[in-house]
Amino acid sequence: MTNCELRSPVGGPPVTRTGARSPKRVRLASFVVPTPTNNILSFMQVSDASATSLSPSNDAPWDDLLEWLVEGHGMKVPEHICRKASAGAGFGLYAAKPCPPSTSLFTIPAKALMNLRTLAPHYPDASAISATCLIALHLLLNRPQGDSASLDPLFGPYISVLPVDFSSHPLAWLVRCGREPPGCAPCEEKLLQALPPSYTKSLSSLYDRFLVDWKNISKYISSHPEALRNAHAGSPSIAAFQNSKDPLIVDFVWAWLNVNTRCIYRQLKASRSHPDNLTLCPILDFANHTSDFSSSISPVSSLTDIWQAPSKSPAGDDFTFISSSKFSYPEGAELFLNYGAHSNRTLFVEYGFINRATLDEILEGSFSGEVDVEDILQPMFTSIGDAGREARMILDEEGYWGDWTLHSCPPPAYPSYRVIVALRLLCIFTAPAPREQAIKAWRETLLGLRDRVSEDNETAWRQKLAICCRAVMERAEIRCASPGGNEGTGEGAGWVPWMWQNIAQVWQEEYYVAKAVEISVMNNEMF
Ligand SMILES: C[S@@+](CC[C@H](N)C(=O)[O-])C[C@H]1O[C@@H](n2cnc3c(N)ncnc32)[C@H](O)[C@@H]1O
Repeated sequence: MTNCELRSPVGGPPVTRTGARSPKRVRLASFVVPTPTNNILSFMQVSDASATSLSPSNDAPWDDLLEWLVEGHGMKVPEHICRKASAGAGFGLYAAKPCPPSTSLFTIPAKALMNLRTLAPHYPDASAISATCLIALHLLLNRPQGDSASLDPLFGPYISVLPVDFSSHPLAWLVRCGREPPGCAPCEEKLLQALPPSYTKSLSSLYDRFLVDWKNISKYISSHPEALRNAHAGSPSIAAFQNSKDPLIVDFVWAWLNVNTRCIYRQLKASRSHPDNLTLCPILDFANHTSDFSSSISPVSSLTDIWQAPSKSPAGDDFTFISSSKFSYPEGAELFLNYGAHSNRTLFVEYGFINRATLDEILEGSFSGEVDVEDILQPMFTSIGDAGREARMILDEEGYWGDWTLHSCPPPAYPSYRVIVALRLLCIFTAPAPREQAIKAWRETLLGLRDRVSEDNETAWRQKLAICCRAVMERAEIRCASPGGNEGTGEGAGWVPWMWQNIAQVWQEEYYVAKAVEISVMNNEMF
Protein backbone atom coordinates (compact mmCIF):
# COMPACT_ATOMS: atom_id res chain seq x y z
CA MET A 1 0.00 0.00 0.00
CA THR A 2 1.47 3.40 -0.89
CA ASN A 3 1.27 6.25 1.56
CA CYS A 4 -1.69 7.72 -0.23
CA GLU A 5 -3.71 4.64 -0.93
CA LEU A 6 -7.23 4.80 0.38
CA ARG A 7 -8.25 2.89 3.43
CA SER A 8 -11.68 3.13 4.96
CA PRO A 9 -11.73 5.49 7.91
CA VAL A 10 -11.79 3.59 11.19
CA GLY A 11 -12.91 4.69 14.62
CA GLY A 12 -14.31 8.16 14.84
CA PRO A 13 -16.07 10.46 12.47
CA PRO A 14 -16.85 11.75 9.97
CA VAL A 15 -17.99 9.21 7.39
CA THR A 16 -16.95 10.22 3.92
CA ARG A 17 -18.04 8.88 0.56
CA THR A 18 -15.56 6.41 -0.93
CA GLY A 19 -17.76 4.87 -3.59
CA ALA A 20 -18.03 5.05 -7.33
CA ARG A 21 -17.03 8.06 -9.32
CA SER A 22 -19.48 10.55 -10.61
CA PRO A 23 -21.26 9.13 -13.68
CA LYS A 24 -21.44 12.65 -15.09
CA ARG A 25 -17.70 13.17 -15.43
CA VAL A 26 -16.62 14.85 -18.60
CA ARG A 27 -13.01 14.27 -19.49
CA LEU A 28 -11.08 16.65 -21.67
CA ALA A 29 -9.57 14.35 -24.26
CA SER A 30 -6.23 16.10 -24.52
CA PHE A 31 -5.79 15.91 -20.75
CA VAL A 32 -6.64 12.29 -20.24
CA VAL A 33 -4.47 9.28 -20.69
CA PRO A 34 -6.55 6.33 -19.52
CA THR A 35 -4.51 3.55 -17.97
CA PRO A 36 -5.11 0.08 -19.38
CA THR A 37 -5.18 -1.52 -15.92
CA ASN A 38 -7.96 0.43 -14.30
CA ASN A 39 -10.63 2.99 -15.02
CA ILE A 40 -9.50 5.37 -12.33
CA LEU A 41 -8.37 8.84 -13.20
CA SER A 42 -4.86 9.17 -14.54
CA PHE A 43 -4.01 12.10 -16.73
CA MET A 44 -1.20 14.35 -17.84
CA GLN A 45 -1.81 18.02 -18.28
CA VAL A 46 -0.04 18.02 -21.64
CA SER A 47 -0.87 21.63 -22.45
CA ASP A 48 1.15 22.97 -19.54
CA ALA A 49 4.91 22.41 -19.51
CA SER A 50 5.14 22.87 -15.75
CA ALA A 51 2.37 20.43 -14.99
CA THR A 52 2.92 17.10 -13.30
CA SER A 53 0.78 14.01 -13.38
CA LEU A 54 -2.23 13.52 -11.19
CA SER A 55 -1.80 9.86 -10.39
CA PRO A 56 -4.69 7.59 -9.45
CA SER A 57 -5.17 7.23 -5.74
CA ASN A 58 -7.90 4.59 -5.65
CA ASP A 59 -10.03 7.28 -4.02
CA ALA A 60 -12.61 8.10 -6.67
CA PRO A 61 -14.40 11.08 -5.05
CA TRP A 62 -11.04 12.66 -4.21
CA ASP A 63 -9.79 12.15 -7.78
CA ASP A 64 -13.01 13.73 -9.07
CA LEU A 65 -12.43 16.70 -6.79
CA LEU A 66 -8.85 17.14 -8.03
CA GLU A 67 -9.97 16.82 -11.63
CA TRP A 68 -12.63 19.49 -11.06
CA LEU A 69 -10.09 21.79 -9.43
CA VAL A 70 -7.32 21.23 -11.98
CA GLU A 71 -9.29 20.92 -15.21
CA GLY A 72 -12.29 23.01 -14.30
CA HIS A 73 -10.61 25.78 -12.33
CA GLY A 74 -6.98 25.74 -13.49
CA MET A 75 -5.48 24.74 -10.15
CA LYS A 76 -1.87 23.56 -10.21
CA VAL A 77 -1.70 19.81 -9.47
CA PRO A 78 -1.15 19.56 -5.69
CA GLU A 79 1.79 17.13 -5.60
CA HIS A 80 2.53 17.30 -1.90
CA ILE A 81 -0.75 16.20 -0.44
CA CYS A 82 -3.30 13.43 -0.51
CA ARG A 83 -6.09 12.34 1.78
CA LYS A 84 -6.28 9.07 3.63
CA ALA A 85 -7.89 7.62 6.73
CA SER A 86 -6.72 9.03 10.05
CA ALA A 87 -7.36 6.78 13.07
CA GLY A 88 -10.32 8.10 15.06
CA ALA A 89 -10.71 11.19 12.89
CA GLY A 90 -12.28 10.15 9.57
CA PHE A 91 -9.98 11.28 6.79
CA GLY A 92 -6.98 13.57 7.07
CA LEU A 93 -4.52 15.36 4.80
CA TYR A 94 -1.16 13.63 4.38
CA ALA A 95 2.22 14.45 2.85
CA ALA A 96 2.43 12.66 -0.50
CA LYS A 97 6.08 13.77 -0.71
CA PRO A 98 8.60 15.05 1.85
CA CYS A 99 7.63 18.58 2.91
CA PRO A 100 10.47 20.80 4.15
CA PRO A 101 9.41 23.81 6.30
CA SER A 102 7.06 26.24 4.51
CA THR A 103 6.41 23.98 1.52
CA SER A 104 3.74 25.45 -0.72
CA LEU A 105 1.04 22.77 -0.50
CA PHE A 106 -1.79 23.96 -2.76
CA THR A 107 -3.59 27.02 -4.08
CA ILE A 108 -7.37 26.87 -4.33
CA PRO A 109 -8.70 29.13 -7.11
CA ALA A 110 -11.14 31.74 -5.77
CA LYS A 111 -14.00 30.37 -7.87
CA ALA A 112 -13.69 26.94 -6.25
CA LEU A 113 -14.19 28.36 -2.76
CA MET A 114 -17.79 28.13 -1.56
CA ASN A 115 -18.77 31.39 0.11
CA LEU A 116 -20.90 34.50 -0.12
CA ARG A 117 -19.05 35.79 -3.18
CA THR A 118 -19.29 32.60 -5.23
CA LEU A 119 -22.87 31.68 -4.25
CA ALA A 120 -24.61 35.07 -4.12
CA PRO A 121 -24.83 35.49 -7.93
CA HIS A 122 -26.97 32.31 -8.05
CA TYR A 123 -29.47 33.29 -5.34
CA PRO A 124 -32.08 36.08 -5.34
CA ASP A 125 -31.51 38.77 -2.69
CA ALA A 126 -28.65 36.74 -1.15
CA SER A 127 -27.77 39.58 1.21
CA ALA A 128 -31.01 38.77 3.06
CA ILE A 129 -29.33 35.77 4.71
CA SER A 130 -26.01 35.15 6.43
CA ALA A 131 -23.11 33.38 4.74
CA THR A 132 -23.63 30.38 7.04
CA CYS A 133 -27.27 30.13 5.91
CA LEU A 134 -26.45 30.63 2.23
CA ILE A 135 -23.73 27.94 2.17
CA ALA A 136 -25.84 25.54 4.25
CA LEU A 137 -28.85 26.12 1.97
CA HIS A 138 -26.75 25.45 -1.13
CA LEU A 139 -25.43 22.20 0.38
CA LEU A 140 -28.93 21.18 1.43
CA LEU A 141 -30.29 21.75 -2.07
CA ASN A 142 -27.46 19.71 -3.57
CA ARG A 143 -26.94 16.91 -1.06
CA PRO A 144 -25.84 13.70 -2.80
CA GLN A 145 -28.63 11.14 -2.84
CA GLY A 146 -27.67 7.66 -1.66
CA ASP A 147 -24.36 6.58 -3.20
CA SER A 148 -24.65 9.00 -6.11
CA ALA A 149 -22.53 12.06 -6.62
CA SER A 150 -23.98 15.54 -6.10
CA LEU A 151 -25.64 16.84 -9.25
CA ASP A 152 -24.78 20.47 -8.48
CA PRO A 153 -23.37 22.04 -11.66
CA LEU A 154 -21.47 24.60 -9.58
CA PHE A 155 -19.73 22.59 -6.86
CA GLY A 156 -20.84 18.96 -7.45
CA PRO A 157 -17.44 17.23 -7.19
CA TYR A 158 -16.66 19.15 -4.02
CA ILE A 159 -20.02 18.43 -2.38
CA SER A 160 -19.59 14.75 -3.31
CA VAL A 161 -16.42 14.46 -1.24
CA LEU A 162 -17.95 15.91 1.94
CA PRO A 163 -18.83 13.57 4.82
CA VAL A 164 -21.96 11.55 4.05
CA ASP A 165 -23.29 11.93 7.56
CA PHE A 166 -22.58 13.36 10.98
CA SER A 167 -24.13 10.62 13.10
CA SER A 168 -21.34 10.87 15.67
CA HIS A 169 -21.86 14.61 16.19
CA PRO A 170 -23.77 15.54 19.39
CA LEU A 171 -25.96 18.06 17.52
CA ALA A 172 -27.23 15.22 15.34
CA TRP A 173 -28.22 13.24 18.45
CA LEU A 174 -29.95 16.25 19.95
CA VAL A 175 -31.96 17.03 16.82
CA ARG A 176 -32.95 13.40 16.30
CA CYS A 177 -33.82 12.84 19.97
CA GLY A 178 -35.95 16.02 19.96
CA ARG A 179 -38.18 14.75 17.16
CA GLU A 180 -41.50 13.01 17.74
CA PRO A 181 -41.32 10.09 17.96
CA PRO A 182 -37.62 10.30 18.95
CA GLY A 183 -35.53 9.50 15.91
CA CYS A 184 -32.35 8.75 17.79
CA ALA A 185 -30.83 5.47 18.91
CA PRO A 186 -31.04 4.69 22.66
CA CYS A 187 -27.25 4.99 22.88
CA GLU A 188 -27.45 8.57 21.59
CA GLU A 189 -29.86 9.49 24.37
CA LYS A 190 -27.48 7.89 26.88
CA LEU A 191 -24.52 9.76 25.44
CA LEU A 192 -26.39 13.05 25.81
CA GLN A 193 -27.27 12.22 29.41
CA ALA A 194 -23.65 11.33 30.20
CA LEU A 195 -22.24 14.79 29.38
CA PRO A 196 -21.03 17.23 32.04
CA PRO A 197 -23.55 20.07 32.64
CA SER A 198 -21.33 22.66 30.96
CA TYR A 199 -21.16 20.51 27.81
CA THR A 200 -24.96 20.18 27.82
CA LYS A 201 -25.32 23.95 28.17
CA SER A 202 -22.92 24.69 25.30
CA LEU A 203 -24.63 22.09 23.13
CA SER A 204 -27.95 23.72 23.83
CA SER A 205 -26.52 27.10 22.67
CA LEU A 206 -25.28 25.42 19.49
CA TYR A 207 -28.77 23.98 18.95
CA ASP A 208 -30.25 27.49 19.38
CA ARG A 209 -27.87 28.84 16.71
CA PHE A 210 -28.86 25.96 14.44
CA LEU A 211 -32.59 26.68 14.93
CA VAL A 212 -32.14 30.41 14.31
CA ASP A 213 -30.40 29.61 11.01
CA TRP A 214 -33.16 27.17 10.06
CA LYS A 215 -35.79 29.81 10.83
CA ASN A 216 -33.95 32.41 8.74
CA ILE A 217 -33.68 30.03 5.81
CA SER A 218 -37.40 29.20 6.13
CA LYS A 219 -38.22 32.91 6.02
CA TYR A 220 -35.91 33.44 3.06
CA ILE A 221 -37.44 30.56 1.08
CA SER A 222 -40.98 31.78 1.71
CA SER A 223 -40.03 35.22 0.34
CA HIS A 224 -37.83 33.83 -2.45
CA PRO A 225 -39.19 30.44 -3.55
CA GLU A 226 -37.29 30.86 -6.83
CA ALA A 227 -34.09 30.07 -4.85
CA LEU A 228 -35.24 26.45 -4.99
CA ARG A 229 -34.27 26.33 -8.66
CA ASN A 230 -30.76 25.63 -7.30
CA ALA A 231 -32.05 22.30 -5.98
CA HIS A 232 -30.44 19.23 -7.53
CA ALA A 233 -31.26 16.87 -4.67
CA GLY A 234 -34.93 16.01 -5.11
CA SER A 235 -37.13 19.08 -4.89
CA PRO A 236 -37.85 20.12 -1.33
CA SER A 237 -41.20 21.87 -1.14
CA ILE A 238 -41.65 25.37 0.26
CA ALA A 239 -43.86 23.76 2.92
CA ALA A 240 -40.99 21.52 4.06
CA PHE A 241 -39.00 24.65 4.92
CA GLN A 242 -41.85 26.06 6.98
CA ASN A 243 -42.24 23.03 9.23
CA SER A 244 -39.53 22.34 11.79
CA LYS A 245 -40.96 18.81 12.19
CA ASP A 246 -40.35 18.00 8.51
CA PRO A 247 -37.61 15.39 7.90
CA LEU A 248 -35.83 18.07 5.83
CA ILE A 249 -34.46 19.44 9.11
CA VAL A 250 -32.40 16.25 9.50
CA ASP A 251 -30.83 16.93 6.09
CA PHE A 252 -30.25 20.47 7.27
CA VAL A 253 -28.18 19.10 10.18
CA TRP A 254 -25.87 17.56 7.58
CA ALA A 255 -25.63 20.83 5.63
CA TRP A 256 -25.23 23.06 8.69
CA LEU A 257 -22.60 20.84 10.31
CA ASN A 258 -20.58 20.83 7.10
CA VAL A 259 -20.49 24.61 7.39
CA ASN A 260 -19.86 24.67 11.12
CA THR A 261 -17.09 22.06 11.18
CA ARG A 262 -15.34 22.81 7.87
CA CYS A 263 -15.44 26.56 7.12
CA ILE A 264 -12.35 28.70 7.55
CA TYR A 265 -12.03 32.45 8.11
CA ARG A 266 -11.63 34.44 4.88
CA GLN A 267 -12.04 38.20 4.71
CA LEU A 268 -14.72 38.92 2.12
CA LYS A 269 -16.38 41.92 3.77
CA ALA A 270 -14.97 45.38 4.51
CA SER A 271 -15.06 44.72 8.25
CA ARG A 272 -12.54 42.13 9.40
CA SER A 273 -14.90 40.92 12.11
CA HIS A 274 -17.98 40.52 9.89
CA PRO A 275 -19.57 37.10 10.58
CA ASP A 276 -19.86 36.45 6.83
CA ASN A 277 -16.06 36.27 6.49
CA LEU A 278 -15.94 32.52 6.03
CA THR A 279 -15.50 30.02 3.26
CA LEU A 280 -15.58 26.33 2.56
CA CYS A 281 -12.18 25.51 1.09
CA PRO A 282 -11.75 22.24 -0.83
CA ILE A 283 -8.73 20.09 0.17
CA LEU A 284 -7.93 22.20 3.23
CA ASP A 285 -11.13 21.02 4.86
CA PHE A 286 -9.65 17.53 5.12
CA ALA A 287 -6.98 18.76 7.53
CA ASN A 288 -7.58 17.53 11.08
CA HIS A 289 -6.95 19.65 14.14
CA THR A 290 -3.74 19.91 16.12
CA SER A 291 -3.52 21.95 19.30
CA ASP A 292 0.11 22.70 18.44
CA PHE A 293 -0.02 25.91 16.45
CA SER A 294 3.62 25.66 15.38
CA SER A 295 3.01 22.45 13.44
CA SER A 296 -0.09 23.76 11.67
CA ILE A 297 -0.67 24.32 7.97
CA SER A 298 -1.23 28.04 7.42
CA PRO A 299 -2.65 30.32 4.75
CA VAL A 300 -0.22 32.54 2.88
CA SER A 301 -1.00 36.21 3.48
CA SER A 302 -2.73 37.74 0.50
CA LEU A 303 -3.10 41.42 -0.35
CA THR A 304 -6.45 41.22 1.47
CA ASP A 305 -4.64 40.29 4.68
CA ILE A 306 -1.88 42.84 4.19
CA TRP A 307 -4.22 45.77 3.47
CA GLN A 308 -6.98 44.38 5.68
CA ALA A 309 -9.45 45.10 2.92
CA PRO A 310 -11.39 42.54 0.90
CA SER A 311 -10.37 41.65 -2.64
CA LYS A 312 -12.04 43.71 -5.35
CA SER A 313 -12.29 40.79 -7.78
CA PRO A 314 -15.81 39.31 -7.78
CA ALA A 315 -14.90 35.86 -6.44
CA GLY A 316 -12.13 37.13 -4.13
CA ASP A 317 -8.50 35.96 -4.15
CA ASP A 318 -7.06 32.49 -4.64
CA PHE A 319 -6.18 30.81 -1.35
CA THR A 320 -2.66 29.37 -0.87
CA PHE A 321 -1.55 27.15 2.00
CA ILE A 322 1.92 26.22 3.21
CA SER A 323 3.19 23.62 5.67
CA SER A 324 4.54 24.56 9.09
CA SER A 325 7.49 26.95 8.96
CA LYS A 326 9.14 25.09 11.85
CA PHE A 327 8.99 21.42 10.92
CA SER A 328 9.81 19.10 8.04
CA TYR A 329 7.38 16.27 7.29
CA PRO A 330 8.36 12.96 5.71
CA GLU A 331 6.20 11.35 3.06
CA GLY A 332 3.18 9.77 4.73
CA ALA A 333 3.04 12.17 7.71
CA GLU A 334 -0.34 13.68 8.55
CA LEU A 335 -0.54 17.44 8.00
CA PHE A 336 -2.69 19.21 10.56
CA LEU A 337 -4.46 22.55 10.91
CA ASN A 338 -4.91 24.44 14.17
CA TYR A 339 -8.64 25.18 14.54
CA GLY A 340 -7.96 27.63 17.39
CA ALA A 341 -7.00 27.46 21.06
CA HIS A 342 -10.23 25.70 21.99
CA SER A 343 -11.11 23.85 25.17
CA ASN A 344 -12.28 20.27 24.86
CA ARG A 345 -15.81 21.51 25.57
CA THR A 346 -15.74 23.72 22.48
CA LEU A 347 -14.10 21.03 20.33
CA PHE A 348 -16.67 18.47 21.45
CA VAL A 349 -19.72 20.65 20.97
CA GLU A 350 -18.70 22.42 17.76
CA TYR A 351 -16.64 19.70 16.04
CA GLY A 352 -17.64 16.43 17.74
CA PHE A 353 -14.21 15.34 19.01
CA ILE A 354 -11.76 16.17 21.79
CA ASN A 355 -8.00 16.49 22.20
CA ARG A 356 -6.88 13.28 23.85
CA ALA A 357 -4.52 13.51 26.82
CA THR A 358 -3.07 11.19 29.45
CA LEU A 359 -3.71 11.75 33.15
CA ASP A 360 -0.04 12.64 33.63
CA GLU A 361 -0.28 15.30 30.93
CA ILE A 362 -3.28 16.86 32.69
CA LEU A 363 -1.68 16.71 36.15
CA GLU A 364 1.75 17.96 35.02
CA GLY A 365 0.12 20.85 33.17
CA SER A 366 1.50 19.93 29.74
CA PHE A 367 -2.08 19.49 28.48
CA SER A 368 -4.33 22.52 28.47
CA GLY A 369 -7.22 21.09 30.53
CA GLU A 370 -10.20 23.27 31.39
CA VAL A 371 -13.30 22.83 33.56
CA ASP A 372 -16.29 25.13 33.44
CA VAL A 373 -17.56 25.54 37.03
CA GLU A 374 -20.51 27.85 36.41
CA ASP A 375 -23.03 25.22 37.49
CA ILE A 376 -21.14 24.69 40.77
CA LEU A 377 -20.59 28.37 41.63
CA GLN A 378 -24.07 29.63 40.73
CA PRO A 379 -25.78 27.67 43.54
CA MET A 380 -23.26 29.16 45.98
CA PHE A 381 -24.86 32.52 45.19
CA THR A 382 -28.49 31.36 45.07
CA SER A 383 -28.12 29.50 48.38
CA ILE A 384 -27.60 32.80 50.25
CA GLY A 385 -30.89 34.34 49.09
CA ASP A 386 -31.14 38.15 48.78
CA ALA A 387 -27.43 38.62 49.43
CA GLY A 388 -26.66 36.27 46.54
CA ARG A 389 -29.07 38.15 44.25
CA GLU A 390 -27.41 41.45 45.13
CA ALA A 391 -23.96 39.98 44.53
CA ARG A 392 -25.14 38.67 41.18
CA MET A 393 -26.44 42.12 40.19
CA ILE A 394 -23.04 43.63 40.92
CA LEU A 395 -21.22 40.91 38.96
CA ASP A 396 -23.65 41.37 36.06
CA GLU A 397 -23.07 45.14 36.06
CA GLU A 398 -19.31 44.63 35.99
CA GLY A 399 -19.53 41.86 33.36
CA TYR A 400 -18.18 39.10 35.61
CA TRP A 401 -21.25 36.87 36.02
CA GLY A 402 -20.67 33.39 34.58
CA ASP A 403 -18.04 31.96 32.23
CA TRP A 404 -16.04 30.70 35.22
CA THR A 405 -13.31 28.17 34.49
CA LEU A 406 -10.42 26.25 36.08
CA HIS A 407 -7.23 25.54 34.09
CA SER A 408 -4.37 23.07 34.31
CA CYS A 409 -1.91 24.81 32.03
CA PRO A 410 0.48 26.58 32.38
CA PRO A 411 1.24 25.09 35.80
CA PRO A 412 0.54 25.61 38.62
CA ALA A 413 -3.14 24.89 37.87
CA TYR A 414 -5.28 27.97 38.49
CA PRO A 415 -8.81 29.44 38.50
CA SER A 416 -9.60 32.02 35.82
CA TYR A 417 -9.51 35.65 36.92
CA ARG A 418 -13.30 35.70 36.56
CA VAL A 419 -13.59 32.96 39.20
CA ILE A 420 -11.38 34.92 41.60
CA VAL A 421 -13.43 38.08 41.06
CA ALA A 422 -16.72 36.25 41.65
CA LEU A 423 -15.52 34.35 44.72
CA ARG A 424 -14.06 37.49 46.29
CA LEU A 425 -17.44 39.18 46.00
CA LEU A 426 -19.32 36.10 47.21
CA CYS A 427 -17.11 36.03 50.33
CA ILE A 428 -17.89 39.69 51.01
CA PHE A 429 -21.60 38.79 50.99
CA THR A 430 -21.14 35.74 53.22
CA ALA A 431 -18.88 37.54 55.76
CA PRO A 432 -20.34 39.14 58.90
CA ALA A 433 -18.36 42.39 58.36
CA PRO A 434 -20.08 45.52 56.86
CA ARG A 435 -20.11 45.28 53.08
CA GLU A 436 -19.85 48.82 51.79
CA GLN A 437 -16.12 49.30 52.40
CA ALA A 438 -15.34 45.78 51.22
CA ILE A 439 -17.27 46.24 47.95
CA LYS A 440 -15.38 49.49 47.35
CA ALA A 441 -12.11 47.60 47.91
CA TRP A 442 -13.34 44.83 45.58
CA ARG A 443 -14.04 47.41 42.84
CA GLU A 444 -10.53 48.75 43.35
CA THR A 445 -9.10 45.28 42.69
CA LEU A 446 -10.94 45.32 39.36
CA LEU A 447 -9.33 48.65 38.51
CA GLY A 448 -5.90 47.35 39.50
CA LEU A 449 -5.65 49.83 42.37
CA ARG A 450 -5.06 47.07 44.92
CA ASP A 451 -4.30 43.37 44.66
CA ARG A 452 -6.75 41.99 47.24
CA VAL A 453 -9.85 42.98 49.21
CA SER A 454 -8.38 41.93 52.57
CA GLU A 455 -6.39 39.07 54.10
CA ASP A 456 -9.60 37.52 55.48
CA ASN A 457 -11.32 37.77 52.14
CA GLU A 458 -8.29 36.17 50.47
CA THR A 459 -8.40 33.19 52.86
CA ALA A 460 -12.18 32.87 52.48
CA TRP A 461 -12.34 32.80 48.69
CA ARG A 462 -9.50 30.28 48.48
CA GLN A 463 -11.46 28.02 50.85
CA LYS A 464 -14.54 28.40 48.65
CA LEU A 465 -12.42 27.53 45.62
CA ALA A 466 -11.26 24.34 47.36
CA ILE A 467 -14.93 23.47 48.06
CA CYS A 468 -15.73 24.04 44.40
CA CYS A 469 -12.85 21.75 43.35
CA ARG A 470 -14.11 19.03 45.70
CA ALA A 471 -17.61 19.30 44.24
CA VAL A 472 -16.25 18.87 40.70
CA MET A 473 -14.14 15.91 41.79
CA GLU A 474 -16.96 14.14 43.65
CA ARG A 475 -19.30 14.44 40.69
CA ALA A 476 -16.61 13.30 38.25
CA GLU A 477 -15.67 10.36 40.47
CA ILE A 478 -19.23 9.01 40.26
CA ARG A 479 -19.26 9.46 36.48
CA CYS A 480 -15.82 7.90 35.99
CA ALA A 481 -16.94 4.85 38.00
CA SER A 482 -20.11 4.50 35.93
CA PRO A 483 -20.15 6.68 32.80
CA GLY A 484 -23.74 5.65 32.10
CA GLY A 485 -23.31 3.99 28.75
CA ASN A 486 -23.23 0.60 27.13
CA GLU A 487 -19.51 0.82 26.59
CA GLY A 488 -18.96 -2.89 26.88
CA THR A 489 -22.11 -4.10 25.16
CA GLY A 490 -21.19 -3.13 21.64
CA GLU A 491 -24.48 -1.25 21.21
CA GLY A 492 -24.48 1.27 18.36
CA ALA A 493 -22.32 1.98 15.34
CA GLY A 494 -18.52 1.85 15.16
CA TRP A 495 -18.14 5.40 16.43
CA VAL A 496 -20.10 4.73 19.65
CA PRO A 497 -17.30 3.06 21.68
CA TRP A 498 -14.96 5.82 20.47
CA MET A 499 -17.42 8.44 21.72
CA TRP A 500 -17.73 6.73 25.12
CA GLN A 501 -13.94 6.93 25.40
CA ASN A 502 -14.14 10.65 24.65
CA ILE A 503 -16.77 11.14 27.35
CA ALA A 504 -14.75 9.10 29.86
CA GLN A 505 -11.77 11.38 29.19
CA VAL A 506 -13.93 14.48 29.54
CA TRP A 507 -14.89 13.38 33.07
CA GLN A 508 -11.26 12.53 33.88
CA GLU A 509 -10.29 15.99 32.70
CA GLU A 510 -12.92 17.48 35.04
CA TYR A 511 -11.54 15.42 37.93
CA TYR A 512 -7.83 16.00 37.40
CA VAL A 513 -8.01 19.69 36.53
CA ALA A 514 -10.05 20.28 39.71
CA LYS A 515 -7.57 18.16 41.66
CA ALA A 516 -4.63 20.10 40.26
CA VAL A 517 -6.30 23.40 41.25
CA GLU A 518 -7.03 22.04 44.73
CA ILE A 519 -3.34 21.13 45.06
CA SER A 520 -2.42 24.68 44.00
CA VAL A 521 -4.71 26.07 46.74
CA MET A 522 -3.17 23.75 49.33
CA ASN A 523 0.32 24.78 48.20
CA ASN A 524 -0.65 28.43 48.65
CA GLU A 525 0.15 29.22 45.01
CA MET A 526 -0.44 32.85 44.08
CA PHE A 527 -2.90 33.18 41.22
C1 LIG B 1 -12.44 20.06 8.81
S1 LIG B 1 -12.97 18.43 9.09
C2 LIG B 1 -11.46 17.53 8.92
C3 LIG B 1 -11.59 16.37 7.96
C4 LIG B 1 -12.41 15.22 8.46
N1 LIG B 1 -11.61 14.38 9.33
C5 LIG B 1 -13.00 14.40 7.32
O1 LIG B 1 -12.83 13.18 7.29
O2 LIG B 1 -13.68 14.98 6.48
C6 LIG B 1 -13.27 18.52 10.82
C7 LIG B 1 -13.77 17.23 11.42
O3 LIG B 1 -12.74 16.24 11.45
C8 LIG B 1 -12.72 15.54 12.69
N2 LIG B 1 -11.47 15.89 13.38
C9 LIG B 1 -10.66 16.93 13.13
N3 LIG B 1 -9.58 16.91 13.91
C10 LIG B 1 -9.69 15.83 14.70
C11 LIG B 1 -8.88 15.27 15.73
N4 LIG B 1 -7.73 15.83 16.09
N5 LIG B 1 -9.31 14.15 16.33
C12 LIG B 1 -10.48 13.57 15.98
N6 LIG B 1 -11.30 14.04 15.00
C13 LIG B 1 -10.91 15.17 14.36
C14 LIG B 1 -13.95 16.03 13.45
O4 LIG B 1 -15.01 15.18 13.14
C15 LIG B 1 -14.18 17.41 12.87
O5 LIG B 1 -15.52 17.84 12.97
